[in-house]
Amino acid sequence: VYDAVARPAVSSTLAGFNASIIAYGHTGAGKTHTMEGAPDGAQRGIIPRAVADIFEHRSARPGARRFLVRASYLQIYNEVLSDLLKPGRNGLAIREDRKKGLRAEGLSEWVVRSPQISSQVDGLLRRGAETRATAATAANDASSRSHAVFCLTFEQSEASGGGEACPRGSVFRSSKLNLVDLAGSERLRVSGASGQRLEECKYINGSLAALGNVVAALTSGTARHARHVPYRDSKLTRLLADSLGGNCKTTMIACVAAASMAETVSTLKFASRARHVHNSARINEQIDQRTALEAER
Ligand SMILES: Nc1ncnc2c1ncn2[C@@H]1O[C@H](COP(=O)(O)OP(=O)(O)OP(=O)(O)O)[C@@H](O)[C@H]1O
Repeated sequence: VYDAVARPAVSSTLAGFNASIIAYGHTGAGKTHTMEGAPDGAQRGIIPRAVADIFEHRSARPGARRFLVRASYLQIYNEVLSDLLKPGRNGLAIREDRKKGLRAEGLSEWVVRSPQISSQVDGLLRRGAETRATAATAANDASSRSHAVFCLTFEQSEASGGGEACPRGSVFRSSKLNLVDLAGSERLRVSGASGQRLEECKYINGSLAALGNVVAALTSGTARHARHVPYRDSKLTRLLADSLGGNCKTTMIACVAAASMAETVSTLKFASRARHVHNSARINEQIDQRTALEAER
């Protein structure tokens, strides 16, 4: 799975595109297993593999002048955004930044450096997992009750070759890679959830329905300028608006478990619809700009 879908997304991010990988599927189908997996060995998930790939790429390109990677990790639980790496930092607002796109205001960002990268990211994932809302449900002993977004942002600069289109100087690229582990949909009639689990379930199903409506609007056949896309109907779709129909190369991984026929059919229907969403990704690049990165020198 990593080689087929995640490696190309990582390469795109390093070339200056924004990319997202979103794990979708019903509860217990294997989304967290796909994104995080076990810390070591063959069962490692997409996040640790992506991080290892990024720093391998970096060491293979010694010409690059600057290469800065920051990690952040948030969850959306019952429509409240929280920083998974700063427990207690809850209720973050989503803001649109002209340069950085959509982001959660006040979310902590952690610089990750090559030599200790694997242990650093494992540490961040562990810390996030301890804070993330999980609970035992009928379908999964450790069910994620929130949507989680692990985000790596990149700032790179290197010397440009010169010429009319690209004058001699520095080329600065900024990009981000969103690694999204959605909470799983659950049929209330089947799961028999009650109390807090029922409340969570309503929020999860509500935000996944909003995601479905956004995908439906984007694939409705109506001309792009004439259609209304209901991004604002949930925090999830608002935060991921760039990934859904915007400046981003997005991959959705549909997770299914053979034991649940109706859920599998519903996930595959959603996935085949989502395949028709068209994004318009571009390299985020500036030439000879002074940046925070340069100021750090
Ligand atoms: N491909 C797989 N190989 C081995 N074990 C798996 C695989 N996929 C899932 N599992 C196991 O199945 C269980 C449920 O998987 P996981 O927690 O990843 O589901 P999920 O889709 O994230 O569920 P939820 O939406 O409830 O959080 C876990 O114990 C996980 O380790």
